[in-house]
Amino acid sequence: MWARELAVSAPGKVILHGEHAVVLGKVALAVALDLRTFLRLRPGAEGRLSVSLPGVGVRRSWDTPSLRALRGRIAADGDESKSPSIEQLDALREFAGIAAGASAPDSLATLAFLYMCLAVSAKYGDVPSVDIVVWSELPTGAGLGSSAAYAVCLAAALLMLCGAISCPLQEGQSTARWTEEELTLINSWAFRGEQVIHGNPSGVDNAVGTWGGALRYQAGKITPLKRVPTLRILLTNTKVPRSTKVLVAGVKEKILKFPAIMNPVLDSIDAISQECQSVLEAMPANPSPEHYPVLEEFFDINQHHLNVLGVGHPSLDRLCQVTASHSLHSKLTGAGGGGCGITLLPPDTSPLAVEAAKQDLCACGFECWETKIGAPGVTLHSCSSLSAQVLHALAQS
Ligand SMILES: Nc1ncnc2c1ncn2[C@@H]1O[C@H](COP(=O)(O)OP(=O)(O)OP(=O)(O)O)[C@@H](O)[C@H]1O
Ligand SMILES: C[C@@](O)(CCO)CC(=O)[O-]
Ligand SMILES: [Mg+2]
Repeated sequence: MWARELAVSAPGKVILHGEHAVVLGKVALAVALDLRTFLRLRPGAEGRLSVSLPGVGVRRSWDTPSLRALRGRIAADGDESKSPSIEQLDALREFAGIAAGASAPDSLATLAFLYMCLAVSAKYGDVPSVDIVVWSELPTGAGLGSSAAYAVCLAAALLMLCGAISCPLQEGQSTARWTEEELTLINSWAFRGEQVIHGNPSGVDNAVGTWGGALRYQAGKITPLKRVPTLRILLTNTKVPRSTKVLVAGVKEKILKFPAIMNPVLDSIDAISQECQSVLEAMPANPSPEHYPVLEEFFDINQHHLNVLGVGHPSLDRLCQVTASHSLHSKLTGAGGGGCGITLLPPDTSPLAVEAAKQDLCACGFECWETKIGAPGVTLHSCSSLSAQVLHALAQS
């Protein structure tokens, strides 16, 4: 394997319904996006592990003997199924020179990297000397699952390097995928990476990053949707930065404060996810306009619920108002508090109306683009098969 350069990629995601409620055991419906994170593996200088994360401004290199010494401390109090402990993360922060409580993207990304390297190698054996670069088409911290795509790529690459999963790419092949069993292992390690970044993730984002497609997620149970119609979706990034960890903690606080008021809202979100699943699975592959009003109503109701949970933002209100002025329906997606919103584009929407909506959204300082949903999950690539744009971005890092 070390004769060649390899790359691992994983998709971002859009949550159609169920964000936040899913953290509390309710149903979420999520789909993989055609925007991906790429991780390139190259043999590194002997005895060194190097990582470059241009999206968050990290370039670090460590020697393997000192990582091995640290690994003893990471492995000491952890069995495989345990979440990262405070003591383990403190030891990693001290080693990497990250201040206690630092939550900037570069600190969290470095911490997740070190945690996964050491925890995976404590269980499966040394990570060989390697140069790792991670580059993403996804905006960081905007609700499209950038943290999960990063964690899934890291999990797959590290497990493969340690020999815990195979290298499924045969000579001459451009892409390959892992077996279901291997995907289950990748997903479970990616979840631990998400725990370092998020604190208390539900696991829906790493499940979509691992399996791709469209799925229903509830309390760790992953069920691919039987049928997903072709939906046209406009994705808008308000560019308002936010942290999933902080938003998830805020919802928890609100539920603890007003359980009798908030629990019915979570139940209603759960019902929306379930109803939406039934509607989607009953729709023809290419739905006609009369199928859309119910999906649009679900968007409107859920957007109100998410505001009640306290994860709205004036930028997201603006997004919804602007699209409503073009008779289009939107909701936030992901953790909210800024970040991205999604807008349904029924097939009878005229190209002029879509163009006008996009122009008005851009005039608010937002960025928007149409997207395809249902992309493949984590994938192994030969580097020579990557697009020129991805190769260029990786080479610059
Ligand atoms: N390309 C990347 N390289 C390194 N780290 C990344 C990258 N993308 C995301 N991250 C890590 O993930 C964090 C952002 O995660 P966060 O969960 O807040 O947002 P998100 O995953 O984009 O949105 P959501 O969880 O709502 O879908 C960053 O602070 C960084 O630590
Ligand atoms: C807000 C949330 O529900 C989705 C973030 O994409 C958090 C999670 O499920 O871990
Ligand atoms: Mg995230």
